[in-house]
Amino acid sequence: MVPAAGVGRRMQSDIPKQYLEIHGRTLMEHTLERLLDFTVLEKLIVVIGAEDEYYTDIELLRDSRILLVQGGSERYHSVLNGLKALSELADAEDWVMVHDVARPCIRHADLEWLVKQLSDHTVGGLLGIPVRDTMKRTSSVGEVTETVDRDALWHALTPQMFRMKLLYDALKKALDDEMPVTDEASAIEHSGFKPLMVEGHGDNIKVTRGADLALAALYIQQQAKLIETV
Ligand SMILES: Nc1ccn([C@@H]2O[C@H](COP(=O)(O)OP(=O)(O)OP(=O)(O)O)[C@@H](O)[C@H]2O)c(=O)n1
Ligand SMILES: C[C@](O)(CO)[C@H](O)COP(=O)(O)O
Repeated sequence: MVPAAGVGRRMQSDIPKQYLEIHGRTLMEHTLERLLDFTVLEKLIVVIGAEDEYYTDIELLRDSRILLVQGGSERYHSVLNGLKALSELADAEDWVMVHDVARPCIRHADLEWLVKQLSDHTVGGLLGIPVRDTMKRTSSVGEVTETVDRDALWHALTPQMFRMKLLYDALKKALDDEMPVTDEASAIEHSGFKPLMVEGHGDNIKVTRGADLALAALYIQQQAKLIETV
């Protein structure tokens, strides 16, 4: 499932960031191409914003494995809408992989590694990378109030992968409990389960602010060179 219903406020661009281009292709196309190439995925639910007037230009969205679903006001609303549609197609124990459209640099190897690490896991889990810097918390006026212990501290990335019913029930519970979760794993944790953290690569960035676009372009170019040398 690909949440792609955001408007990209932090990017401050004229169009939703998923339609900004890198090397002549939109972020959306880069991300979808990588997921469509991962043939383990049987179906792709792409969640599109209700006001989105750009998606009709994306030829790739006509792929027979893709089902378009309308998103909601927050990311977890969009994922819930996607799961509602998926619940009519998939079985309760089927795996669902949720990956941000804004993460176009996801490596095939990391997708394979996540599936390998989770296939026998009772809960599921997510890709992440360990924190490398010293982490600080600040007050509303920018003064440091705390140095956060970085031991066993991770950046949560996507994909995040859970069985369909477990994830659907967990997100519905988070909604019922008025707990606005920013990722799928938070909902799973709120339901009392322990997702497995699976180490991925740091180039799996989420394109969020202006500078991220150039960085993603660099990573995609570097990855292409790596593939050529293999
Ligand atoms: N209502 C929403 C909000 C976000 N997303 C998706 O969730 C992913 C991560 O969200 P984020 O990076 O925050 O994207 P935006 O919400 O577009 O960015 P911003 O918060 O800056 O507006 C993105 O692929 C985005 O398209 C979504 O499907 N539905
Ligand atoms: C799901 C996510 O990408 C994991 O880091 C992140 O929580 C998305 O947050 P956003 O504020 O919706 O970009």
